[in-house]
Amino acid sequence: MTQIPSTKHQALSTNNLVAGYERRVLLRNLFLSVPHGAFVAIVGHNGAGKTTLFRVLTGQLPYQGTVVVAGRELRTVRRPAVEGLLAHLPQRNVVAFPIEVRELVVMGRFRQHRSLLAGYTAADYQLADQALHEVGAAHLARRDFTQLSGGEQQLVWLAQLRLQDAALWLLDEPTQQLDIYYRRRVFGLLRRWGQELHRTILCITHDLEQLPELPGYLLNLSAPEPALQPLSRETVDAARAWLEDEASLHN
Ligand SMILES: Nc1ncnc2c1ncn2[C@@H]1O[C@H](COP(=O)(O)OP(=O)(O)OP(=O)(O)O)[C@@H](O)[C@H]1O
Repeated sequence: MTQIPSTKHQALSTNNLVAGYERRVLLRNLFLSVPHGAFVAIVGHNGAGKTTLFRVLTGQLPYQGTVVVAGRELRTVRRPAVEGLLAHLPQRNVVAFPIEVRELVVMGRFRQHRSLLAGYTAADYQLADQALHEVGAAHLARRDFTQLSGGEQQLVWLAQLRLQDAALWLLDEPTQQLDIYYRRRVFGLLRRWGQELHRTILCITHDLEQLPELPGYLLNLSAPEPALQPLSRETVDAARAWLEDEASLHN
């Protein structure tokens, strides 16, 4: 019988995780042990399987091996986000109807209101305004979300995430469309929110230049045997050198 290591003190652990698509395995025997409150930057080439890992964690893709989130094997959880195990900010998130920014942000409180038909309170809206202020998007509060630029929309989604109470946050390239000022600001916020709100944060990113200053871990999914490494100038530079080398593309 396979021994599964104790996962009590981990926000997330994977044991021999294998996942992918028909005829294409992308995650091979992945062993991860992410402590509570850690920040993990996930890097790798296009198509390396970063989003695929998030599909596994959000219950959208079957897998082999073990995945434990907050002490629960994910296979036994039907909808991890709805049950509050995690919050997920996907790479693309389309809203098909006009909606005021503030109304979209306040929905981050949905889990606290699932049983209440009464809707959100003044205190909820106050939190929404505060979150918009924190991401530097207070001026967008009354705008129609669907008319915002890609970068503005990304800031609004971050404000919504700020209100979610899940202990594990998954962010898929949250700064992809942001300018250089907001990129820096958002990584600073993730650091602060992680510490102040005790969140464990997994963040897929191609913004390697933002990472050396952050405390946490680096996971390079393009490496031959991906594993958590402490974030530092050295580890980020090594990952960059690896990713810039054409030979690593065919790894
Ligand atoms: N439903 C699917 N069926 C078959 N292949 C798929 C499916 N979804 C994704 N893939 C392929 O799996 C590979 C990994 O995709 P994934 O989205 O995980 O990459 P990624 O590391 O997040 O890349 P990027 O940095 O470009 O976002 C890609 O080559 C993609 O074409």
